[in-house]
Amino acid sequence: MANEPIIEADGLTKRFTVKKKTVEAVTDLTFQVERGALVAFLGPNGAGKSTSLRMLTTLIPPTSGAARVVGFDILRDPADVRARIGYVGQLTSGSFAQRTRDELLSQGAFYGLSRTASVRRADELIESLDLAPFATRSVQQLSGGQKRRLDIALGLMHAPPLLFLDEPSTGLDPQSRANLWQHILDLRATYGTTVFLTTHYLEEADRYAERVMVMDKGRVIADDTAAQLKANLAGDLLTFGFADETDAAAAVAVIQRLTDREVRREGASVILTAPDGDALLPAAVRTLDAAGLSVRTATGVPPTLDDVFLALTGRTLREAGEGEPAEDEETDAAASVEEKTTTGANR
Ligand SMILES: Nc1ncnc2c1ncn2[C@@H]1O[C@H](COP(=O)(O)OP(=O)(O)OP(=O)(O)O)[C@@H](O)[C@H]1O
Repeated sequence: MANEPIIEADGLTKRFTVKKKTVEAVTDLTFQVERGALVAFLGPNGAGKSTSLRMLTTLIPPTSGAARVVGFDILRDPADVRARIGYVGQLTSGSFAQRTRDELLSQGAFYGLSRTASVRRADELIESLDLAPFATRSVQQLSGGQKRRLDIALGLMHAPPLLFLDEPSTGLDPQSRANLWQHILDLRATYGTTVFLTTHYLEEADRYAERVMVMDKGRVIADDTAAQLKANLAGDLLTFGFADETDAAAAVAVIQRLTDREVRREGASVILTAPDGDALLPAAVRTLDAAGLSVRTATGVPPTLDDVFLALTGRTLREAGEGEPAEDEETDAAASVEEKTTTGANR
């Protein structure tokens, strides 16, 4: 059991019916997550990230497919799954009138913790998530970043081995985002919690996640470490500058002999992307020099995950998100009601 993946999804698919039209939000989602991992689900608006999370957390049933989460089947044993996971959705605790610490104690009671256990856990989380200065303040008075930290504390009151976070840092300023991430990393180091989160912030997925699953139009289109994704799918952008277009045209032929990537000229510059840019850049400069072509400038820019997304889909993440329709209405009323109830109680 200990070596069993903490998440095993097998062909999860979710379709919604909106105004008699079918929207396939998630198609054939199949993956596993090992215990202790930090996985980011990255994709533009409408890619299907939240829907995937909502299925894995038993908030909505899949149209087809299956999944085991913390050893339990999401359809057959939803209560067992819920008892062992923390879920922090996109809604924040912002409107609660209770004080921060009392909010945590209520959550403890909701999970069936004894008063003593609740107090101990609440104080522990207040400490780890840096909430002590606001513990007796009403939740409404907290800043966006403080509320988000409280949300995470609420999701961790019952010490779940697995925490799902849906866009934890959206809407926060860069400093609060960095601070929140530090807390997520610290929690993981302290409690060994497996963290599975969604984000559309490329830099966050790149910097903090050990594994990045890229989602687009309901499908996972890449799944690896950020470094591997960038090396395999994008590559460094190399640019060489010359005195004039004639030199640049001659340089294209020289550089092309060093790589099987496409080398192209733009004005007096030569441009290419290559996975081994660090080695290719000086080698190309030496070869060009030996060929009597004087290089005026040479730059290498490492790729971003946006370059990966572009290489995979032909669109940048920003463009992909902009194409999304506005809010759709769900016609699956039962699923909708179920989610509201659970999220309301679970916060
Ligand atoms: N309850 C629903 N009823 C109808 N359609 C829905 C519902 N929830 C999601 N969808 C549709 O399913 C698709 C995937 O949505 P989802 O919210 O999972 O994407 P996302 O990647 O989480 O986006 P975001 O980053 O904006 O949260 C979208 O086309 C969305 O409009």
